[in-house]
Amino acid sequence: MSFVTVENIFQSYGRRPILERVNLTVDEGEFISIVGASGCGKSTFLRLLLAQEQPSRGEIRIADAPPAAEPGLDRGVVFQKYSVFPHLTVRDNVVAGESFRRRWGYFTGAARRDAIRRANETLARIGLSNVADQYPATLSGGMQQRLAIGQALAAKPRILLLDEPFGALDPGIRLQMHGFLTDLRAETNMTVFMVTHDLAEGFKLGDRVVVFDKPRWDPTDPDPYGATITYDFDARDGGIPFQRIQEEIHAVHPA
Ligand SMILES: Nc1ncnc2c1ncn2[C@@H]1O[C@H](COP(=O)(O)OP(=O)(O)OP(=O)(O)O)[C@@H](O)[C@H]1O
Repeated sequence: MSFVTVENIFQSYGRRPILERVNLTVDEGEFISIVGASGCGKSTFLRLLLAQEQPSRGEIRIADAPPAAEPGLDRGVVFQKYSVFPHLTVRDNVVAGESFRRRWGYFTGAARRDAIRRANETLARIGLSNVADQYPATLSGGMQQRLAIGQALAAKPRILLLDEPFGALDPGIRLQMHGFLTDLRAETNMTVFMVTHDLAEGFKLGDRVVVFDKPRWDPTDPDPYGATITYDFDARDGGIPFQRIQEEIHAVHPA
């Protein structure tokens, strides 16, 4: 049974359809890269996975249950703009990453000491132990983004959602981050969804690359149709063993 099931999702804002007939099944541990034209609904799709929004139609199931609407321990998220807290030290940012996802909000006493120990482990894993007591503003862009990922990982999520996480980094740092993410995946069985504008990055890191696009297009009004998954590439084995056009997407379905 698949770990994440997306079944016939439609999402509209007002009368404007953004996504339509989105279907996807993902096994636990798979890395899904998401590419597509600007504004076609990739971030919207991530917000649906986070349950920050409810779909207009259709259903998402994670481990055979609807995703919880409140921030949970099962999903971590990292955006392009560093989502770290500037007034907290690097270590406290990681502690906060775990504590803010819990209902009671923050740790005290022994729970805090345990959280600090776990934060130190996370910092070692992301290579930031030596700057644990510094504030984020003193770190480079790559280090800040590593911290943002460490913060998201602090709660040991089963799913990591990355929205153009490396978009603001220069090419050298980006390469380092690719190595970092690849190592992390080797250590955990996280399922990852990563939105990227860089196709090469998508194929390099992803097991699968899914493409969001509008299969139907009205030149007189570009907005009446939403985007869907038009391609689902298998990127494993260092190449593209197959590319499967999802024929059913192009078939006319009753509304
Ligand atoms: N809350 C909202 N209310 C109304 N429209 C929205 C809302 N959120 C997103 N949109 C619109 O939905 C469309 C899809 O936005 P989204 O950010 O998901 O696209 P995207 O593919 O991630 O774009 P980009 O690649 O540029 O980040 C955009 O036209 C955006 O303006």
